[in-house]
Amino acid sequence: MPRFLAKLSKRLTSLLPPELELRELWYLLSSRNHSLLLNRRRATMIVNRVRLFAFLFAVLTPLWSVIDFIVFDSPLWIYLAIIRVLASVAFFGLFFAYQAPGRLLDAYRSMALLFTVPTVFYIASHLLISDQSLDNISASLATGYAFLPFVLMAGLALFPLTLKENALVSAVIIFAQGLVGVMNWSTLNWPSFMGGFWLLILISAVVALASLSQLAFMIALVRQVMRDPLTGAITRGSGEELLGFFWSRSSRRGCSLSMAFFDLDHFKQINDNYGHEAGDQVLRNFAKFIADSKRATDVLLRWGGEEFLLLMPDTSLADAKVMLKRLQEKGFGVRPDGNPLTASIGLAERQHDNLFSVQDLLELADQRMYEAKEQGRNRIITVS
Ligand SMILES: Nc1nc2c(ncn2[C@@H]2O[C@H](COP(=O)(O)OP(=O)(O)OP(=O)(O)O)[C@@H](O)[C@H]2O)c(=O)[nH]1
Repeated sequence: MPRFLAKLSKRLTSLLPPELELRELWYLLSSRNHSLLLNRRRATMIVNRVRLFAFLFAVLTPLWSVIDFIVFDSPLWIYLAIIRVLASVAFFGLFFAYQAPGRLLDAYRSMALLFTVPTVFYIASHLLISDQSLDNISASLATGYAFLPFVLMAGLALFPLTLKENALVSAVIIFAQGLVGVMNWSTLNWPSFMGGFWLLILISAVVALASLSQLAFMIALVRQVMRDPLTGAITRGSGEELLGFFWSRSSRRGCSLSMAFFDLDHFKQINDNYGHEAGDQVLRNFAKFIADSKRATDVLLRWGGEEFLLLMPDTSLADAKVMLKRLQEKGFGVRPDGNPLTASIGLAERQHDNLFSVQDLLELADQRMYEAKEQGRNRIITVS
């Protein structure tokens, strides 16, 4: 690469948020590889912001009827008041009806509805106003109708969106603005319209940056909350959320969900004899070994100090046992004294054990792990 280009790319890279790891930069472009927890957090945030936005618009939209009443003759201001009330009802509907669902698809739908209401309102109001004389059109510009697409575009900055999502919504707003221009072809002041159009595009670029930087912070925060800094396994808090999700999905679909409860054997001795740092290294190696051996859909949680859970969705008890036996034969790592690291493992499965709640699954796997300890450690227990 020529020196100038290399320097330019270095300068550009230095603009990127320092909270992000390099591999996470792709997450800013599209949500395809986002983690389940990131999707859930983002969906909740998007829906809550939609509701906030909807509430503001629901209150403010009918208030403008006072200005319409002063500026426009009857029946125009009456028609405008009617569509304002309709828009306000739709906004209140969005505010009350939508709950934060944790599903990205629902969040997209709520955003689409939020932006559809003012877009339809904008087009309808322009259809009404374009029937009036040119003087009234100028008056309408003064009363703020022409600013609606700008308000919508600016509102996008409230949402933590990927570049792809941002481009899609911006394109719809820009398209609506263009459509209004085409509809008013004969009467429009084109230089002023084109100036406004260009401004809208500039705002969309600034908004995309604001939106992306929100997403970048969110990715960094979710990573921090989700990952145990020592082992890279999922933390207990986030793990409980994931566990709830896996449980309801497996109950809904009638498929299996296995859980292995690992407790490393005589771990305290490692700390006592070789120091805390040596203990930390053993924990790191253990987590890496499991992470490298498990399926992509399995999730490793650090439940406590030297306790780990492996969640295995769509895995029967028999299959999970085969997998755990294979891991056990390979060995979970080496202790600082050169002896193999062993673990006591309790295994339970939702359907096989006829369980009714996440708590039951956790308790049974935990109980079986204790049985493994009592029976002499370094074993997998699957029946109580
Ligand atoms: N190095 C290190 N040690 C930890 C960490 N978290 C917990 N521990 C230690 O893990 C040890 C757990 O000890 P115990 O619960 O007695 O378990 P154990 O020695 O493995 O005994 P058994 O489970 O009965 O085989 C304690 O000494 C904790 O201080 C950590 O993050 N790093």
